[in-house]
Amino acid sequence: MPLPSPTVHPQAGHLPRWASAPLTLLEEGAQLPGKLFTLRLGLPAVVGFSPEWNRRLLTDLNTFRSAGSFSRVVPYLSGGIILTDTGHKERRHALNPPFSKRSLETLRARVRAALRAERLDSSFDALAWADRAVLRMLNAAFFDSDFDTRLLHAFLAPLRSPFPVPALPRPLLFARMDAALSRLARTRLTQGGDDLLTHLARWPGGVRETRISLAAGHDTTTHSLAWAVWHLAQHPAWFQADGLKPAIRETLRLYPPGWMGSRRLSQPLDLGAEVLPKGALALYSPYLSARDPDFWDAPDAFRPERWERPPPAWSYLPFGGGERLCLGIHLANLLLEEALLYLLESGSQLRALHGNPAPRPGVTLGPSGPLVVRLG
Ligand code: HEM
Repeated sequence: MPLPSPTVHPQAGHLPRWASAPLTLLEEGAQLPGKLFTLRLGLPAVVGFSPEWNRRLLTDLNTFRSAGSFSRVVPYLSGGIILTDTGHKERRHALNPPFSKRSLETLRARVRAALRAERLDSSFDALAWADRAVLRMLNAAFFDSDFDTRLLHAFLAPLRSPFPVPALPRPLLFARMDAALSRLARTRLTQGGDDLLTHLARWPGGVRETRISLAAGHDTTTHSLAWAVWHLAQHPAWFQADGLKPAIRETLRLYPPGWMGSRRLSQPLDLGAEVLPKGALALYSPYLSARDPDFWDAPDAFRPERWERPPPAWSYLPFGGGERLCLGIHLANLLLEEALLYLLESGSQLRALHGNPAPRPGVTLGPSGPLVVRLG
């Protein structure tokens, strides 16, 4: 018996459904027997969401390769550490130190100051605010707020549009961005500094890694922040200093911005029911894994109290896992915490006014928006 597969168009395969409503397609697949199902996405593809599958895909880097994964079709994410297979460990070893929890503490004060540069209205759209706040905080952390905000915004804006916009080549915009990054990197190398660019500029390809990290970090953090504000506005009991960390974890469980990760098989993969050919796509889904009722009680409910206990192993993967665990995990958590602490300091009552929280999958999963809240 071959692996199960959701309803498919005989000629076009699953591509039309993948393009129009991928979450519905994944959810349909998750209802089929077993925790592995196949899709036809131009290439044969398998999606798994069991802890065993996640562990296998994220730890066997020889079989599950990143080169050729979906990231290659998005120029923003296509390159540098994200698509490196050979020598990945060594490259991460070089990039990791400035992103450690300890090293990032030195940046906390300037992230705080960057947040306070914009006055908060009593009612605001949490999605639009998160977008600006994360841009400012990233500018503070990477560039000590010296980077041209307008260029940063122009560079990142196409990423959150629906496909195919993020996949279109933008050689002029990328060249402008690289030129501005290189200029600032040279200044850091000659005059010193203590922002993230100062560390990254020391390595060959450091400017490109900086550009890729900004793209990997902006929408993911923006969407997490906007979802977190919206959920806190609906569950005000968690809107207090001790409630923020569990609320962030729970938000990332329900709406992991990296809703799906992809790899390519370097060799045929025997799954018992079926042998997948070399070159097939292998997908893992932080979204499905974190909503599997076999591992989570009331999986669709926002319940930060569940974080009093550790999550089931390999079922909670908003930052991926294994050797390719998100480079920016500690930075993202720092930005999310600081932004929510700032809101808490600005008002003790957060209420949802109106909005459209329906998830909108693109390169990252985000709320449709707007998400208008009142803080008083
Ligand atoms: C809440 C915010 C974030 C989320 C949910 C998130 C999620 C993820 C996920 C799921 C992966 C693994 C992808 C895979 O397995 O294919 C990843 C990798 C990565 N992330 Fe993040 N990310 C976030 C913020 C950031 C930030 C702020 C940065 C900035 C440094 C960043 C940089 C990266 C990089 C460079 C990788 C590739 C790592 C590698 O392949 O070795 N991310 N992220």
